[in-house]
Amino acid sequence: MTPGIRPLVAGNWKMNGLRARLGEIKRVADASDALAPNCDLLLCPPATLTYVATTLAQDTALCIGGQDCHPESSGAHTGDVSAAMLADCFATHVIAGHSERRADHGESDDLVRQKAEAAHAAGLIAIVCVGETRFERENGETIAVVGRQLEGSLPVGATARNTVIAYEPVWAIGTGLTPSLEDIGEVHDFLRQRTETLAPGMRLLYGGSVKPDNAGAIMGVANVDGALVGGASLDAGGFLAIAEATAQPDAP
Ligand SMILES: O=C[C@H](O)COP(=O)(O)O
Repeated sequence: MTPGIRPLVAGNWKMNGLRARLGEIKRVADASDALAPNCDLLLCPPATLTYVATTLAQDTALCIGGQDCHPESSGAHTGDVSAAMLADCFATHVIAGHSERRADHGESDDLVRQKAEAAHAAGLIAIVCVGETRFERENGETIAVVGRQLEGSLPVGATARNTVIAYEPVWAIGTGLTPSLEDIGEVHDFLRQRTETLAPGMRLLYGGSVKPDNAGAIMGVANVDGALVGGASLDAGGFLAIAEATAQPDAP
């Protein structure tokens, strides 16, 4: 954790979640006010559930976000969703440049930057993802890769209020594997140095196999200001347990 920075626990449901799962969002929403003094909570369901999710979260401390957005606000882009559309559904955040988007859709750093800037234009907070592959880590390229992604993906005009960085090692996503606490700390120290002059106090999340049983240790690493949670966020109990492990009694 970083003194003076309010933690954020974000859940990314990815391409999971039918209406039958909406009860999990309701459970998190109902519990969110009790956690609100100590951390921010965000769930990013699939786009099909965004509007009903914001309805369930209305008048609670739970925020709802999108998982991706197109760089343009509208137009002939079949199947895409714009940041303006997410904002119209009362979403407050959107993820940009998740490694699954980068891999499945060939998203470049420049496109990720454009998406994050589109998020800002729509009044959304952008969560910009960076992270190395297993091959890159084994070749000692982690810091170089993360630095390059950050430089290319960070939106112009990024501030601590409108942008969050999520460090997600690709090899740790959905595998049950995590870097050592020292390795997480090394990357987060680097991200802090790189962002501090540009956007002091920017929140730096760790993502990749965060579970209730490892969240406390990971959140104890310096410069880790919260988590981007995939699989464990599908279940309200698991997500709330991670939030409990992240919450800081003296959060600003
Ligand atoms: O966006 C979330 C991350 O990709 C982490 O996913 P995971 O917690 O299932 O490893």
